[in-house]
Amino acid sequence: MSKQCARCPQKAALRRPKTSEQLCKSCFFRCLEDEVHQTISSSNLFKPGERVAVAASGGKDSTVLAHLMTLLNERHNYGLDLFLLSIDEGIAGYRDDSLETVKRNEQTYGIPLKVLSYRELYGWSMDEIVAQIGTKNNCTFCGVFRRQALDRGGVLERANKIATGHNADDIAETILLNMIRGDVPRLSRCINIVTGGEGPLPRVKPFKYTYEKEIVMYAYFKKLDYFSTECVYAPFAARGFARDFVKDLEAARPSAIMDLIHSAESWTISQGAQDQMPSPQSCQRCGFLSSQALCKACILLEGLNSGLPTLGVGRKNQGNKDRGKRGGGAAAAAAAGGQQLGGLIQLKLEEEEAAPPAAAAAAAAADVGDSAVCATKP
Ligand SMILES: Nc1ncnc2c1ncn2[C@@H]1O[C@H](COP(=O)(O)OP(=O)(O)OP(=O)(O)O)[C@@H](O)[C@H]1O
Repeated sequence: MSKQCARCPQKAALRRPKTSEQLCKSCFFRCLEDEVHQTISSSNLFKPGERVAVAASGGKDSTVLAHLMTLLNERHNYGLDLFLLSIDEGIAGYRDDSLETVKRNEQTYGIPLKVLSYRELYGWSMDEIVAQIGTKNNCTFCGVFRRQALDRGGVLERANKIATGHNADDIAETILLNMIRGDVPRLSRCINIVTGGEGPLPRVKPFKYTYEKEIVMYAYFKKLDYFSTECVYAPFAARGFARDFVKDLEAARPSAIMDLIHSAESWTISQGAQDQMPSPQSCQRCGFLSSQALCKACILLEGLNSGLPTLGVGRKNQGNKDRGKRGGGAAAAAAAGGQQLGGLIQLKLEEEEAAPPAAAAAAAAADVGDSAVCATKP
């Protein structure tokens, strides 16, 4: 005999992964919606009148985000001007199909959609980049370019904020990854619900406390139109082991995800570690947010355009690999086609070589989100 819903006289239809409560579908919907509203209001994520870009990939998280942002905006009179912002990375058999989903959602939710592609912004699609560099570091390119492409789209569309579908599982994974890597400066930052607050276009995560399993259940029971295929390059991403570990922890102890986040929120990070985070500045070339004179996107693009594709990928040694292959720093770059570029490359390599390891790691990572490890995580 099935149990009664813990909140109403209806029969329970599911057990909530986050709390183990037995609920009927309607009570589950309402719980999840109220929790996301609570996150938004208690963290003051939005102000009335703001124009908000909902970063929409067509996947489960951002589809539920588009649905809930529309619903909560109406239900609680947030007064937001919402639109969907999609980045077409140019991955055949993956993003082209998921963008079709976003286009249908544009109709469903009645909010406009803006699509920007890597090809139009950078002159390269991800498929072309992978053809050039292989599958080893492609997630770095994808993550760096996507991060900036979202900023570019937001600025073009005069948005005040970008909302992404990063969920509690994503944040728990990032906490673990930063611990495993001993990256204390980023550990202090990865739990923030708002990032980039110092720049013109802050990013917010309304799903910071929402479990991935519950997002999937919500999408499934609400019969939302979302795209569920993994990126064709995902098996090559280095984040997988942390993801599996979080899933194992959750299976043994469902509260593990929230416990990890709450623990990380209560840590006090030493001033010394915080000081290792470079101050944000504008890239001298493109003007977008950067931690150094040139942003990571401009450095990666220079590498691609000049035949030194691993320039700026990963940490200190990667640049040296290229330099070794080509016979050395500025001379190699000049040989690859540009005195100016040679100077920039040399500058970058010298900066990396001069920096102590932790500072170099922080500098390399600061303007790329978590993309040195994986594409799109917080
Ligand atoms: N191509 C894209 N265009 C716009 N936003 C994106 C794109 N890719 C990722 N995002 C944003 O970044 C968030 C995290 O992306 P990630 O690739 O980790 O996907 P995910 O966890 O599978 O999310 P989703 O289910 O929404 O694809 C997404 O929820 C979305 O808000």
